[in-house]
Amino acid sequence: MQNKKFSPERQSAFEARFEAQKIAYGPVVFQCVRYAWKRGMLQAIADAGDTGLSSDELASTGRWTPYVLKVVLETCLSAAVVYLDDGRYVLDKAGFVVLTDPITQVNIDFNHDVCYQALFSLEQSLDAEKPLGLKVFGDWPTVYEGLSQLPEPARSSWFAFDHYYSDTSFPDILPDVFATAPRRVMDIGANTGKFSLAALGANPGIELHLVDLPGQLAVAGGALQEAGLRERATLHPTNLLDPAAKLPADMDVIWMSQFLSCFSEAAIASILERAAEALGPRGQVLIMDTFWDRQRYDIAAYCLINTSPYFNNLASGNSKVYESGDYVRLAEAAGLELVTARDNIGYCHSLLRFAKKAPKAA
Ligand SMILES: C[S@@+](CC[C@H](N)C(=O)[O-])C[C@H]1O[C@@H](n2cnc3c(N)ncnc32)[C@H](O)[C@@H]1O
Repeated sequence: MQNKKFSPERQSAFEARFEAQKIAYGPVVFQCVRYAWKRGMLQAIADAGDTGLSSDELASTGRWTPYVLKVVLETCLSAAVVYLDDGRYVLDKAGFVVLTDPITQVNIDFNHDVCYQALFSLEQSLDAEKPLGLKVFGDWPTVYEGLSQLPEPARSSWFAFDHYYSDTSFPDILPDVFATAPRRVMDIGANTGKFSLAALGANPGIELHLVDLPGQLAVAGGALQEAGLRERATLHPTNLLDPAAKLPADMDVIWMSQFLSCFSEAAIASILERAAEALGPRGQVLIMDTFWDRQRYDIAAYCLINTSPYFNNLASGNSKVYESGDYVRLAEAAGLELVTARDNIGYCHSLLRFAKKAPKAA
């Protein structure tokens, strides 16, 4: 059993009350800081450096009324995004991060454009274990059927969030993927084909089998065509939630990146069983995912844990960001054993390598 605590040592009751108010006002602070970023207030204040700008100076630009400046910047002040120095607003450190850090911006856009409105239904989604928040975008059983049709800006923010996390890890893991000199590689949950493109480009000796829902594979097929790599790839449109849907056999490497977190434990168990069946004699299953229990820094664990409500409310209703032990347990039940685990890949990925369990000697 693991121990984990996010509160600081010897936190006083008074400090805890302040933390509780930050929770109570979290949505308000989020919206105001986002407004200050998107509408250029933070940039204007940053441009003024340590001298900062008074409310009157900001209003004199004609971009914001004195009233709007007061409402928005006082909230930013309370959130340590700006500070007041002799009546002049100066950018504080958290404001600098909001203004310059791509991952913070990707997270804000994802939470606003994809999650925010839908989160109003979280209570019902949790009770039903169904993605009831998805109705704000369309009538799909899970977000994955609707991905290619999501309205903007939700679609762009969803893909930016998904790609930002995995893109930074793909170059780093290719040596792991090729470590056993595979010939037949299967990318399950291939999405827009980013991993498949990277693998095919880096290794002329492999063939790729892409598995995903039809809508996603159409996009991936186009990307492969454009890159001149289509002949070395086979597309397998498959809904893996159908337990009868088989996977193509005789694979040397089965690659799943940020894929199993889309499913319930029962579905993961079934997918891993089919993956184990699809392995060739010396084949391995490589799972790259974001496990909140394997993070070096609490900041990453915090972001990952707080992505799970999206999985409930919008993605599938019964999936989440898992602990690594959950996958290991389900893989073992599917006849696989953990060979290696490597952490600190990209922002927050770990790579779990599994092989088929050796048959017990008679
Ligand atoms: C979070 S994305 C990960 C994409 C990519 N592997 C990466 O690392 O960026 C999950 C992918 O799983 C696919 N997927 C979700 N449910 C599926 C299902 N029932 N059958 C097949 N693919 C599914 C989605 O379409 C999507 O492409």
